[in-house]
Amino acid sequence: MLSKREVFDGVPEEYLSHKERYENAIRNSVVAFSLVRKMQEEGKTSINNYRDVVGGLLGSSVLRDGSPLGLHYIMFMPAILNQANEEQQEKWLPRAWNCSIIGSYAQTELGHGTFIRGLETTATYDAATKQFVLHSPTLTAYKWWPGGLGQTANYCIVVAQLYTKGQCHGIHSFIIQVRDEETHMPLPGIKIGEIGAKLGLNAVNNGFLGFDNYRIPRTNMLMKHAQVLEDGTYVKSRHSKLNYGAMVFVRVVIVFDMVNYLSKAVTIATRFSAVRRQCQLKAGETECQILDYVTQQHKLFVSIAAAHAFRITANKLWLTFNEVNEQLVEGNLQRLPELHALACCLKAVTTADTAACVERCRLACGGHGYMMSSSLPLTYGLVTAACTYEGENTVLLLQTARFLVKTYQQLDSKALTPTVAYLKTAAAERFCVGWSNTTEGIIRGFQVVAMRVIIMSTFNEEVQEMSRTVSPQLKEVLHQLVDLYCTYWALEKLSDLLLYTPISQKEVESLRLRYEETLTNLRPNAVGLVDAFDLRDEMLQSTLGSYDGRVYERLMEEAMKSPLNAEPMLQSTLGSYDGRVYERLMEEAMKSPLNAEPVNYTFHKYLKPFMQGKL
Ligand SMILES: CCCCC/C=C\C/C=C\C/C=C\C/C=C\C/C=C\CC/C=C/C(=O)SCCNC(=O)CCNC(=O)[C@H](O)C(C)(C)COP(=O)(O)OP(=O)(O)OC[C@H]1O[C@@H](n2cnc3c(N)ncnc32)[C@H](O)[C@@H]1OP(=O)(O)O
Ligand SMILES: Cc1cc2nc3c(=O)[nH]c(=O)nc-3n(C[C@H](O)[C@H](O)[C@H](O)COP(=O)(O)OP(=O)(O)OC[C@H]3O[C@@H](n4cnc5c(N)ncnc54)[C@H](O)[C@@H]3O)c2cc1C
Repeated sequence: MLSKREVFDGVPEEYLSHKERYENAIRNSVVAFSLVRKMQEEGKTSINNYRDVVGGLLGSSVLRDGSPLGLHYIMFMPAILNQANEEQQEKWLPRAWNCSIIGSYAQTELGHGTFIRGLETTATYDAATKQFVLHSPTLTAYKWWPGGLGQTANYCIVVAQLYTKGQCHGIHSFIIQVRDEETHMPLPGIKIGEIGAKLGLNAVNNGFLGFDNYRIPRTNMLMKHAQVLEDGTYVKSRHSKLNYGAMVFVRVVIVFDMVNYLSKAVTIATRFSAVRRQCQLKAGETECQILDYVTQQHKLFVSIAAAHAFRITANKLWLTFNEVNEQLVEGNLQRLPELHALACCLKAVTTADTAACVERCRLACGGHGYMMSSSLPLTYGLVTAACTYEGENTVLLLQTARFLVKTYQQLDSKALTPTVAYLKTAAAERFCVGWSNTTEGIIRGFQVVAMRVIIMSTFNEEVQEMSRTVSPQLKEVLHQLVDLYCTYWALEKLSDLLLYTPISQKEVESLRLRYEETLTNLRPNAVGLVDAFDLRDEMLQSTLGSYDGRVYERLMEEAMKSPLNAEPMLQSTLGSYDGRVYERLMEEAMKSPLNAEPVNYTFHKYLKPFMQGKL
């Protein structure tokens, strides 16, 4: 087993090139996951210990910036378990378990991540040949982000709009081979590569994938829930959202992942705070441990408590997940909405809180927390990604809100599921039954807050009709900015205002409404206001922020500059917006510092022996 930071020729990862990072990640991953495979061969695996072992490995110092094989375990295999019928599981799972095939999960596209009903990749059934034809009609239809897809996976689960007999039936999942199992070359009709350097997780080999009328057998549609018969007849699923199951599983697992990262970060910061001596509590005394400062305790101790709270929560969520999935197998879908809302809420809350806590841990270590060797910057990069992937946090919290408002609206007509039963009590008793400074009193207080916020949201949704116009005068807009700034910070610092000013509850409620109104008023001028900063593209240096708004073309252009994309040469239209795509690809390839080897040498040296069970 590699030592915790033994890497490429003994050089710390931070000093490796982009390509060397990838090669190092492949080498460490095949060694690490050979152990997981051995566990499986010796019958020592269950989904629980897989979760802990794989999760432990992915967050470990061996695979400290992720792994090109992570998605294989985290989403490729769970998706087969969750969405393939028995025959398909018999065909694909044994090869996935022993890693003779390596998979990824391709749902997000350049143009769509959140709104999955808007995905553009199509899978059109051809009854004459009993095949699906996969196609990427536009550049924005290209799959973008799937982990391991850049140069590693040879199969993936692809989520596409299913068409049969001229009718669209929405998004469904397909298992698709994207590379030759012997040569690892992309198959004809497949356009594939990696998306380039990221804030973190730079060992994950996130890729892009485009289809050019690529044909797969009908039986490659995952058919546990919905099916397409040989003649093209569509048989729909019992519940339209059963296809979303893979996302629910990962959201549940992410909560465990946050426990790992938060525990690491607060361990580093607390131990350092016991070692670090800085300044004197009393003149003439020896310098004290910074852990003795109340301000330092304020920064760190809540993270220790949070790590334990998240672990307890994660275990409870895992039990709920397994309970509900057993009920789903028996056809009982009653608790699926609650599980979806719980997974959305806890994934969003634990990732956001962990990212904030890890940043506080870094800040608590002063300058040394800014060193890569502290592991705090790297940990921050890992956890902040979790606020985006597997469902962007805002969007998931909106899903939770949707469930809570619906629950409130059905309070008297429907039995409440366990996690929201408190709403009945909060609704039945007088809200303000007094405050007690005990743990139970605080929990009760937050239950009352939750109840009131739900009522306010329901009220806003039902009655709020806001018609607004915005005067084009600059003065007017600047006033709005001042108004926004004031109401934002008043709401942010509400506890102080409630403590030190006579602000009333009614005034707080109207402050909230005014804040939302100001947001809406500013929306039409938002882009104009940032244009007014007059920052040239050369200064921004950002694919997302360029003045002309050609985000996706620039993202793809930058991705093509990655040295890993030079092999193999991409034969691809890649959304030829100016028609010079092939000349451009050849120009870039000639600039690449890499040899145009047909396949990265790591495939033959590490990946292929691993997949053949020879490692
Ligand atoms: C088998 C071996 C396993 C071994 C290993 C096991 C584990 C590994 C161990 C550890 C792993 C370690 C670490 C793991 C940590 C991190 C993971 C690492 C990498 C992550 C890689 C990232 C992958 C991705 O990001 S994949 C792409 C993710 N994308 C998304 O999440 C998209 C987000 N958007 C959506 O989900 C949807 O668009 C939406 C926002 C929910 C809206 O959907 P829509 O259809 O438009 O629905 P609505 O109209 O809003 O609502 C309609 C109706 O549907 C209900 N609904 C919606 N979604 C669901 C759902 N998922 N389930 C159930 N029900 C759902 C919704 O409530 C509403 O219901 P209503 O009408 O009754 O109100
Ligand atoms: C490190 C990493 C790994 C990933 N790995 C994978 C992978 O393996 N496979 C895969 O398929 N995908 C993967 N993804 C993609 C990820 O799932 C998406 O980035 C995520 O779902 C967010 O979608 P988006 O990027 O389109 O952001 P957007 O949805 O465009 O979000 C941009 C902004 O719009 C806001 N917004 C969007 N919709 C709404 C709404 N309805 N209401 C209010 N605000 C809204 C969001 O809150 C956000 O502020 C990965 C992403 C990252 C960062």
